[in-house]
Amino acid sequence: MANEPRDPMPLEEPMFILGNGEVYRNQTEIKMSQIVLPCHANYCGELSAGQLLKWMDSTACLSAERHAGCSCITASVDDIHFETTIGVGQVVNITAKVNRAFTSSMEVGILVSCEDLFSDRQWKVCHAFATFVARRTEAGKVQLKQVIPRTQAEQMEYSLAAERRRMRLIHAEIINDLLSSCSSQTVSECLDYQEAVPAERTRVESVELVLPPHANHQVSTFGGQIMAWMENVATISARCTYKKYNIYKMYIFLILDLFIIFV
Ligand SMILES: CC(=O)SCCNC(=O)CCNC(=O)[C@H](O)C(C)(C)COP(=O)(O)OP(=O)(O)OC[C@H]1O[C@@H](n2cnc3c(N)ncnc32)[C@H](O)[C@@H]1OP(=O)(O)O
Repeated sequence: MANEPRDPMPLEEPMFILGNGEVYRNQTEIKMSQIVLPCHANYCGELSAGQLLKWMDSTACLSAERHAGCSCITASVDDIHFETTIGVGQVVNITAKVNRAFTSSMEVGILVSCEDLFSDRQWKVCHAFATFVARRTEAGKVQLKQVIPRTQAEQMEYSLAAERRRMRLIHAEIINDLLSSCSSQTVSECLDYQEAVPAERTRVESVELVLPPHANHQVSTFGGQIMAWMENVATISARCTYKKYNIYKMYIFLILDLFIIFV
């Protein structure tokens, strides 16, 4: 089953004791725990990815701001692979810390685990990397203070962060190159698939009005909210490829209905 723990973790994290005997705690580390309520779940009764992305973004933003000492914004989030689902009543634990600061940007590592309070088990859900940028001031671009890695794990993340940054900055160029060089699949190739669904039928559009509940402490739409909207639309689009199309039309209708109530 998808929500069975495949990667059990100890509940207590080891304390870091440095070579000189000093007990060390990373100052940029932020931990957030949430119990999953029905209002956080999707139609399957599992935590919706959009809600989880919102929590991850908020936790990572606090970590970035603690390091930067000023207001920060989400620039990007790398690929995320969700390894297990999270059910209603389970606890989501999110830990974020700054792996490395560059000039005005920094990489924040985010670890999500799930905890079953009644069985004392905890397992990994995903590990993600987000880039946050310190907002420009009137004086111009902010120069962040550097991160000093103290433990072996931090040193490893510090080194990898530079490589990941290089990869994410060339990612957009690679995608553009691919788009300009690839030839489109011919219609006859697509017709080989049985029960193919016209691409147009999977097209879903959503119009969202930005309201105060969608804003963060900087009074701007926070990245997690945008990711949640994207995930919602993508879920509906993906489900449109299913045969039971009528059920999903009802789902879309419900969402439009909600939108009208918000307005
Ligand atoms: C759309 C939304 O409302 S989402 C909600 C929250 N997020 C936002 O509002 C972010 C909107 N985006 C922006 O404001 C801008 O695109 C920014 C600030 C992210 C980047 O602006 P730019 O004009 O490219 O600024 P600039 O070239 O100075 O880059 C700033 C830093 O961001 C980094 N950066 C820019 N784009 C990316 C990216 N896609 N991924 C990772 N890092 C990035 C740059 O490498 C640079 O890092 P450095 O200062 O450490 O060298």
